[in-house]
Amino acid sequence: MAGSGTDHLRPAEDVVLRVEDLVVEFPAGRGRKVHAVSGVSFDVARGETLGIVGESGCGKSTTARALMQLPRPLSGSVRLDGAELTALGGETLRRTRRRLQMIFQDPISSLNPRRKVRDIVAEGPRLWGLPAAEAEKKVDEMLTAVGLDPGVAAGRRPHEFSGGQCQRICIARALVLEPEVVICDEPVSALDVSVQAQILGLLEDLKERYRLTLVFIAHDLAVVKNVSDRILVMYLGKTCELAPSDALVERPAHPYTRALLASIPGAPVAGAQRYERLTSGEPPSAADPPSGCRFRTRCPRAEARCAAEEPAMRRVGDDQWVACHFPHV
Ligand SMILES: Nc1ncnc2c1ncn2[C@@H]1O[C@H](COP(=O)(O)OP(=O)(O)OP(=O)(O)O)[C@@H](O)[C@H]1O
Repeated sequence: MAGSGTDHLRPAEDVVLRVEDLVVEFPAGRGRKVHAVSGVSFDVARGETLGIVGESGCGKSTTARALMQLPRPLSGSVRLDGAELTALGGETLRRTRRRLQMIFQDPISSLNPRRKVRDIVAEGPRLWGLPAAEAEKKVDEMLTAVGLDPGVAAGRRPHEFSGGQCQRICIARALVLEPEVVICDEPVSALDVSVQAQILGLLEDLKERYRLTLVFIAHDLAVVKNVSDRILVMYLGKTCELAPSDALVERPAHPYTRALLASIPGAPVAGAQRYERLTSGEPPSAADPPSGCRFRTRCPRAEARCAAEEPAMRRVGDDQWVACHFPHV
């Protein structure tokens, strides 16, 4: 299958999160379905930041939610430290899922406007049975860690904060539960550019301090390349390319990766202006994806084989994998 196969997964020892052949579909009426995620596999090593990038609608958020089992994937495997999340239910799933936390795109709407910051951040620890005094202490510690003064911030409500400050509160709410893996779904896309850099810097600091593993999802490759150790490029529910960030940026092998690099404004990647851009504006519908390689209808290199046969992931460099019949190698 295009963009699938699992040869590119690494030995289990260092891997904290391992996702195999993940499939998520949604009903689309009249018996049709949206093929949102169609056989995606990746792993994330402890302490690593894996970036997931692709245009809007390529299945990034659905992948993120499927990791949390919200909703459960149609098929595939999601293992956290070896525990198969797709097989867990009830209390065991709840307990295991605590070790995976998410941060979302729109911090303001993801905070309850009626509650004070103290209660928002303390909610998780309280649900987990932490005595009130200890929960308070943890809240103060986390608010300080995200750069807010607990004495000032804890008693206020979300509307009294800027977007960047609200994202700091969301980060505190996620980290107070001491997760191993934090899934950041477009965490800075809704913020002003100057604030974006501050939040990215904060995530980097917190990652070191709390030894976190991050999955960092964004449509903007310029942002993803700066924070990720490796990057997974998605297109219409499939993986196109998976590589260390430097290799992906310096030697992109998939025509789609090259098109994404070419579209970064301000040309921050040397040579990327020369890469061919996409041949048409909109991706096809995920309810009716093209046969063979899903990217072929917009690909400058497509040939007859691309319609007939799905490309499997294959190695094109040290730890660089691509799902393309005609990669740039
Ligand atoms: N609940 C749903 N019901 C039906 N279709 C859905 C649902 N959620 C997502 N989809 C569809 O699944 C596909 C993948 O969407 P998803 O939101 O995961 O993409 P994305 O890459 O995260 O895009 P964005 O950045 O715009 O959120 C899209 O075609 C989307 O329309």
